[in-house]
Amino acid sequence: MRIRFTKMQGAGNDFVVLDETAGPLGLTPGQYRFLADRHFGVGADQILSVRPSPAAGVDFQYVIHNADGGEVEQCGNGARCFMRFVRERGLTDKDVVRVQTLSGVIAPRMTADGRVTVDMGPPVFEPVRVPFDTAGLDPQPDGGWHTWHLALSAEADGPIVPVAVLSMGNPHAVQLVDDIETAPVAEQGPRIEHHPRFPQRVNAGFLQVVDRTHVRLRVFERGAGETLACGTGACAAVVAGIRLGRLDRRVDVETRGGILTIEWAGGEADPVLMTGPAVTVFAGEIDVPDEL
Ligand SMILES: N[C@@H](CCC[C@H](N)C(=O)O)C(=O)O
Repeated sequence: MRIRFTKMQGAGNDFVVLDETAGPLGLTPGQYRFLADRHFGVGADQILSVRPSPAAGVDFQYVIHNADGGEVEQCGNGARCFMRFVRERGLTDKDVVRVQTLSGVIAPRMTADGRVTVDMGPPVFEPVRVPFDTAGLDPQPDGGWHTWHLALSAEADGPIVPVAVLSMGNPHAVQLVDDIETAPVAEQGPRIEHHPRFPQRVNAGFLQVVDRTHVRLRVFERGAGETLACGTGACAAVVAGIRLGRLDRRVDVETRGGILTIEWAGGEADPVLMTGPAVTVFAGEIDVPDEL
């Protein structure tokens, strides 16, 4: 099957974007993995599908697959690229669109300076909704909120990391580190991602607080490995930092691929706002093997 695609990136988190407004292409997990493959396919951290509105009051449906082929609930950097894609292709002329995702409706908006701001909705803190299994664990009070002490191995003297756990529609475990450059992202990331207390796996964030309005962040993403930036990871890290008393309500997040600005007023029903770049890199066609 030959398909048309657009390659996009938001702060270096890169995407293959598919226009499925005329109908779903019906790709298999193996075909998503092929598109994401950097040697045999196009190469991407996620594959984003733009589908028609599934309901009154929303403009589009936004379907997200990780590089490992699994469908996921949310993708923040992708949401900004989604907005630029539907505008550049003339699928809408609205400045704000309402987009249905697996975890609810989000609202990306074009800004005057060419970046995109996304209302990502409110964070979710109840462990059961992350989902995060807390059986037998006690929350450890920290700065007005709490962390959870996660054992990374079954051995009694194995590493234990304190993580803040929340959902931005997708699951995140965020730990504070002294220096992002030496943070054990490659070593701990996969162990946190697959930790048995996260039945749907988890995105592992490593957060260095520079000052109350500036942080540095690396994220080992579920289903994709470490990426140059993770939008929902930035939202989760700032929300965690605010609740732990370390951050103000508007924070610049420095990632390896660029700067994202995250705002959260601090109430449980307050939405998280994420602002950052969204760039079209190139467009093309590719033959996708049928048998994958
Ligand atoms: N890169 C994304 C997040 C993509 C999904 C994530 N890997 C998951 O499995 O939840 C972002 O910018 O938010």
